[in-house]
Amino acid sequence: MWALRAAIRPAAWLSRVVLGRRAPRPAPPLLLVCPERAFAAFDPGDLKGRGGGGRGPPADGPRSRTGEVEEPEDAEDEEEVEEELLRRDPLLPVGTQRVCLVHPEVKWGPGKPQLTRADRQVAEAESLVHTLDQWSVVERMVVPARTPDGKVAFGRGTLRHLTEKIRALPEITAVFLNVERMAPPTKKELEAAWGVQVFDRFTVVLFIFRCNARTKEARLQVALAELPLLRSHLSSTTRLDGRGGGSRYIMGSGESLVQVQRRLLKDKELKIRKALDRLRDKRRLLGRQRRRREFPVVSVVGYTNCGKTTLIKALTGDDAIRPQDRLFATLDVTAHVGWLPSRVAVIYMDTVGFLSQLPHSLIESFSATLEDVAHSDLVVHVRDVSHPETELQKATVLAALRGLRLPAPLLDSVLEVHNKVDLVPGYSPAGSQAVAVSALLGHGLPELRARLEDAVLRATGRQVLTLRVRLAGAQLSWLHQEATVQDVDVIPEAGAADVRVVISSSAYSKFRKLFPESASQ
Ligand SMILES: Nc1nc2c(ncn2[C@@H]2O[C@H](COP(=O)(O)OP(=O)(O)OP(=O)(O)O)[C@@H](O)[C@H]2O)c(=O)[nH]1
Ligand SMILES: [Mg+2]
Repeated sequence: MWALRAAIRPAAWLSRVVLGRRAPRPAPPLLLVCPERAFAAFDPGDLKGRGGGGRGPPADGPRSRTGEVEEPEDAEDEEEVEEELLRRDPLLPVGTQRVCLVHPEVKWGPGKPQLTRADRQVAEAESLVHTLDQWSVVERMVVPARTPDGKVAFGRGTLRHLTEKIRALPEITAVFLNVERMAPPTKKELEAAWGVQVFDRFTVVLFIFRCNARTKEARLQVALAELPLLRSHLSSTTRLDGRGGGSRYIMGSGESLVQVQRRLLKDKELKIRKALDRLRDKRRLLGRQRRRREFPVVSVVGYTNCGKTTLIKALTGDDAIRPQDRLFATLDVTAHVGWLPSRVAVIYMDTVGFLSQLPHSLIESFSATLEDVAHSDLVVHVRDVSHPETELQKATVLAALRGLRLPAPLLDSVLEVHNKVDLVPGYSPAGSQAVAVSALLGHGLPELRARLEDAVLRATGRQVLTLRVRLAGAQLSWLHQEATVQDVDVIPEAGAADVRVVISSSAYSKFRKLFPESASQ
């Protein structure tokens, strides 16, 4: 963060717009469930309001030191409500977990997955498990299945065989069934048969999100995404204990226990949505300020772990950014300042990575965070071309981008960056407009910067012009203020200078109105 601040010190107004925000508070309850991550997220820098963790300032929760975003008077009360909403019990068991990974393989029919193979899906599921502290995969099983969902995935014979195998593994503590979502009765049934807890992709991804979410907005989004799980848990325990929840009334209330619990969850949902709306209003305001200042915004998107954060680090030279070899390392949209070769300042937005078969409600609760992408000037799609499933990853990202309803010109102008080429000797992007880079080793960055500049100038209607200005007048200082001055060539005998600037069309028409005597060269 210090590097970022140093880099932008000459333009203090820029740093205020990008950095101005309230420092996120550390979340005490997280310590209960994912201690190392929670500790890592607790950056003492946060307490000093520096933006913390070296991952750049989150785009939410702004309190601009320019005073442009006003805090409501009852902000303290709102904060307390928000913290209260984030206090919760562990979702997954704490401590060491030895997991048996069961992957249902659909070999034919409409449920057969495209562009992938069972062994690769197993590898991805395994990386999800390894993302969790103290979790390891000790057994892997690929089992023929009829449907890819979690209702009745297996035939009777297969299930019996599977149960025998799992029962014969006393060392395992949990089973990860690699389906998007398990129906609650299925979960209960399998847990009873196998004698250990059984998790689906939704629960595991949610837990990773919970461990990695740092800003209040991300944490509230996770809390919102957790509600369906809590609801289904409520209905399945009720059904299993045979009471149906209908006959036990809370004294005098006329409501059964389950009805009360459902109502409380509904209340909680409303409160979370309200708190999120408040935070988003602030974020939108900050976005409007950025746009008003006319900083080009470049959103960097891509599959999780493809190298988005590493690329932003390379482009901005911000040493405080710390990419990690972990899925969903970035969960908050963060803004970082960089400079194009023409010296135009741009804001790079680091975003949440995508994942195939990402549970729908999870995408929904995070889609608002990605609103910033729709408001950017350019989208950079980073791809890990060393990954065996790079094509599937690309398809997943493009589908997700379409889901975000980006404006057509933005979708059409997406700049594809092929990253990690150092791992693919002799790589060159076949017949596409993509730029090949190694963000880690810095290969291909000059070409990428040139392409970025070209695309940003085009997308924002900026042009490079050489203007003749009188040295005695106010033109030069006006240009320094309103445009990006690249070069000043003084002509003493004429009392003038030729100034090369990058200027937006609106600024240029203002300039011509104010200084009609100045000429374009
Ligand atoms: N070999 C190689 N590794 C890279 C390159 N770029 C990134 N990586 C590594 O890939 C891993 C993930 O990088 P990140 O930048 O955190 O990826 P991300 O897309 O931001 O990941 P999430 O935030 O989790 O979605 C890290 O271990 C990086 O060091 C590259 O060009 N070459
Ligand atoms: Mg990242």
